[in-house]
Amino acid sequence: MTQDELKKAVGWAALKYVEPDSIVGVGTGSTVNHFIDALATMKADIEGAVSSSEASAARLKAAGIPVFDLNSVDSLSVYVDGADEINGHNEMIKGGGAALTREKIVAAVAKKFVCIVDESKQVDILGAFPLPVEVIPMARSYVARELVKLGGDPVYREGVITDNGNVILDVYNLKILDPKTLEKQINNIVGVVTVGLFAARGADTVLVGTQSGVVTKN
Ligand SMILES: O=C[C@H](O)[C@H](O)[C@H](O)COP(=O)(O)O
Repeated sequence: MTQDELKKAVGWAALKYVEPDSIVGVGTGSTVNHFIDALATMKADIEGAVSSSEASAARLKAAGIPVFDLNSVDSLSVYVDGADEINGHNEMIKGGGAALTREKIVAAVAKKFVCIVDESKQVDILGAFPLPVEVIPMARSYVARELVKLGGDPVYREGVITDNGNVILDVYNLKILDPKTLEKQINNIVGVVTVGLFAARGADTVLVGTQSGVVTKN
């Protein structure tokens, strides 16, 4: 199977976590796009969705699924999203598509976070994928200097403005042995909006697309 076929398999497998009559938290990316396609087949059975990006909101609406503002929703039973890397503790690097802040917010509201990945995303130690950090534009150089002090090599993602009007620094050459501590350290830098380390709130369930089928990890 190709990588995209593995993504499709987990996107469709995630449907079983969708509760009838609920509002579903929906992430961002090429894997989630398959989930949205799958969700469209049961749109009559759900109330709608809350989206973590303008891109996913547009795809949901095009599929005929109502999209709600998170502020109008008290709780979400499930949030389904992909990841750029995931370790054996269900901690993740996310934000390759620059949607990390809204993703972290929607994930925080949801009772259950179901992460859907193809097997290439699994790692022992996070950090080979450059860690995205969303930053207030005027703080970019300052935050970059602070990230160097933490041992990383930040690179400005040129030409990218997030849905929140901010910029992204991608931090290279980190070997993240203690994700929870690094998440706190980076979040504490003034000017950082969100770091794409999802460790304090990791995934509750991971669906991994492998050549021998979808593997579920809790
Ligand atoms: O900002 C983007 C998100 O964190 C995505 O979930 C992540 O980049 C994975 O995307 P994909 O499913 O396209 O590999």
